[in-house]
Amino acid sequence: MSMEARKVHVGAVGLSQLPKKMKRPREEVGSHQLTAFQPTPSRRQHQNARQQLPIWRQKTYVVETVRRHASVVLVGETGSGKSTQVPQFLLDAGFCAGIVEAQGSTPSPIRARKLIACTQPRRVAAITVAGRVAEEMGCALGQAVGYAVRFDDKTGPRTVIKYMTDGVLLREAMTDPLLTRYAVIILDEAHERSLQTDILFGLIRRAQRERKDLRVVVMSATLDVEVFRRFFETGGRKEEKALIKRHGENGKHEKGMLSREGQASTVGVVRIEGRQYGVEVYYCEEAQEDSIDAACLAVLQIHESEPLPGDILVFLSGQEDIEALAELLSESAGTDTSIGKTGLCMEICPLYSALAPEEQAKAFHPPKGPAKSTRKVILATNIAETSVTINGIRHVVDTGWVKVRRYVPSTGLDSLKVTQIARAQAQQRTGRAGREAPGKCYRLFTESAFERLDAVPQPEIQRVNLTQVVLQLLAMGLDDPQHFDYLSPPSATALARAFETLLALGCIAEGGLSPGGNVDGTRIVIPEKDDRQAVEAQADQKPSGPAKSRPVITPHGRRVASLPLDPVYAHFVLRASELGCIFEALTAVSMLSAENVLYMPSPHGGPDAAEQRNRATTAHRALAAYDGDVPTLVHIYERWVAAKKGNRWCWDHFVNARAMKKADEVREQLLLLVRRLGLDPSQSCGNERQIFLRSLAAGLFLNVARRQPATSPALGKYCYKMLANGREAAIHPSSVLHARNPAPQCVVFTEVLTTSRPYIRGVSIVDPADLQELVPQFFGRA
Ligand SMILES: Nc1ncnc2c1ncn2[C@@H]1O[C@H](COP(=O)(O)OP(=O)(O)OP(=O)(O)O)[C@@H](O)[C@H]1O
Repeated sequence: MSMEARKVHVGAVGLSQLPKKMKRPREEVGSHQLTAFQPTPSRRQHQNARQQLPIWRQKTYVVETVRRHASVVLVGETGSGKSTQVPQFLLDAGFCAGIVEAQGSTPSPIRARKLIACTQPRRVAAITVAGRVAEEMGCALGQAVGYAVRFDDKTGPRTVIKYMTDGVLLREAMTDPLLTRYAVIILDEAHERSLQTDILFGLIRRAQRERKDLRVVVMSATLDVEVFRRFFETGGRKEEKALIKRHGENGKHEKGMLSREGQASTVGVVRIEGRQYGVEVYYCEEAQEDSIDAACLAVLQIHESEPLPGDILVFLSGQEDIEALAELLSESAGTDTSIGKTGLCMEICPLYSALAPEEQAKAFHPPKGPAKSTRKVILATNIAETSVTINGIRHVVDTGWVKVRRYVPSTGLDSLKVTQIARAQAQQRTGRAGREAPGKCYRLFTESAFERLDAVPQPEIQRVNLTQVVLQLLAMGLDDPQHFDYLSPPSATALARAFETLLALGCIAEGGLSPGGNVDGTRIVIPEKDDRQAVEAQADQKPSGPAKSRPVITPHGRRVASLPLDPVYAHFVLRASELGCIFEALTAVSMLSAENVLYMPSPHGGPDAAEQRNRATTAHRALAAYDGDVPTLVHIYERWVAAKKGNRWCWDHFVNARAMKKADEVREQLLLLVRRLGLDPSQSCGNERQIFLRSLAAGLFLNVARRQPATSPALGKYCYKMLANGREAAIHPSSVLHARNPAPQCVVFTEVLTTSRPYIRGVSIVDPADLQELVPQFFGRA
């Protein structure tokens, strides 16, 4: 639908139209009111606020349950205080040996022996909750309370409460499988069933077999207690059997968690009753055809009829929808003019993961305009769905959609698909209102549609690419990832694909098979579609997966696993090191990790928007490298460094300065890591760009595509056949190689995007002769 068609004229909309169409089935009323955007409260004020939280009344019970049980499942309403309070309760109760200096200013020899970890599936949550708890404890971030997310570690020697993404804890487990640094591990938002959290469940259960002191707390507002209770209880029984076997019936081992009498008590369950503030939930009476139109209407009506404080948080599926709604709202309401009865201004803040951290932070800050007359409208993806508290939010608008990554084993490709949320996610979204005062949630779907939603989201482990996780498990010494302690086992096909990829990259070796797995000795064998389906059906029937003998991690695999990158990119960096251009390869992967490097002004950015966009296009063209998108990224970085990393240069060239800074930080971290591998990160190919292209061929050979006449007119004259799966795609219009004449014969790509048709992005030219020479097991002459 065009933007014009979507335009909503305020005057044409009955102010009460949407609320009338919505019914309110439930109302829960709370009693406390805090003012939004008050200055940073004192510790005493924080202490008072903490005491109002429902979890406060059960502090002793929470602590005792954790003391008495190795594993605890804790369920409590959103906003009841789980994420912020449980780590503090456990710290106060002495779970970390040592004393904490709350102010964190005096240099002292005090050192806590062990830490309390609290994992979050998303970095935004880890960072913001850590900030809140540091405030509550009266210390600076990085002192007693810190956080660690990929490429950003704000912890110090005195940190005792560490908020972290589950991915970071999983990476730590690679070098310390017993997680010896931690006294307690809290797995928050367990209902999300992120890939990393699922693997952590199994690892922690294994670690508990060796470490009787290790406590795990699994938390959420919305989870199936029985599933987790059973999982951790079974772990206890298995563990007991193993210990009895090891020490004999009369062998000594501690009572309690391990004793046979203690079987039933290995898992404690805590239910936190009550919520702090009520949230009224409204549903639409009819299904909405266009969720963006509906969201626009809802926001405008709330804006016109509700007083401040009362910011709005809208949940959408992704960046495109956020941008579309932002434009629609500015067209419909104007963001800087007073409208409606309330006479308030509207300030729109997008919030999605590809946005630079500083941009994301704006959503959490007071509005730029006067607080008394400005309403913030935050347009967010599910990154704001769990654990996050945004000051001032009283209204949540939920479109009911989310974008999920799904790995399609038959194509070997990841695809992002917009799907309906689960009921648990809807509840989490609702919970973002009602954190400082009573709130309202407008669900842009019917109540019966809500009832038909899945109860919980499908575990990520059953829908994503497992290559990295399988390699991590192998690196930890778990030589049989097919029989790991999975809470929900992944499909045999997905595991088989992960092994194939690792074999192809030389990260694992398997008895009797050369690296390449699916190889006939000379080139990739691409099974015909029907054969592929047959192979997959067969693989899915075999619980043990396809491997005939156990795979063994190779020294190369260990090095790949030690870098916090997708194995394909880690492999690329290491191959580049062999070929003499690791310097450029590190730049390339860092730039790839920072999204939206090139800045394109919005078409709705004022009277000179068209001219600005033309200037940006010209500036971007001048930055393009002849050989493709990855060399272009390297070129941009080098120009930026030559310009002393100046913002002025970014401004002049329509480059996103924040994205550059982020890439630079990532690069710094990677430099340290490759040095630890004994590599020299300064080894550069200089002006010999052919060497860099050779490293791209050697590193990304699984992503090779060859030009051929298109079989479908929709793809144009030529298309590119992806060698890994035999599918056809076109070069994405954003690529510097799009419409290149003559079109390159052979390319590697970094991403496949399926919109109206399949596109390859991040495309670079490679020489088929290089592929034959550098990856002979796949591309050698027949
Ligand atoms: N950054 C913040 N600013 C203001 N208040 C906050 C902040 N973080 C937390 N709070 C307050 O603390 C309360 C408890 O937050 P907490 O994140 O611990 O709850 P929770 O039970 O973990 O919720 P959820 O299940 O939604 O993650 C919130 O309802 C809010 O009142």
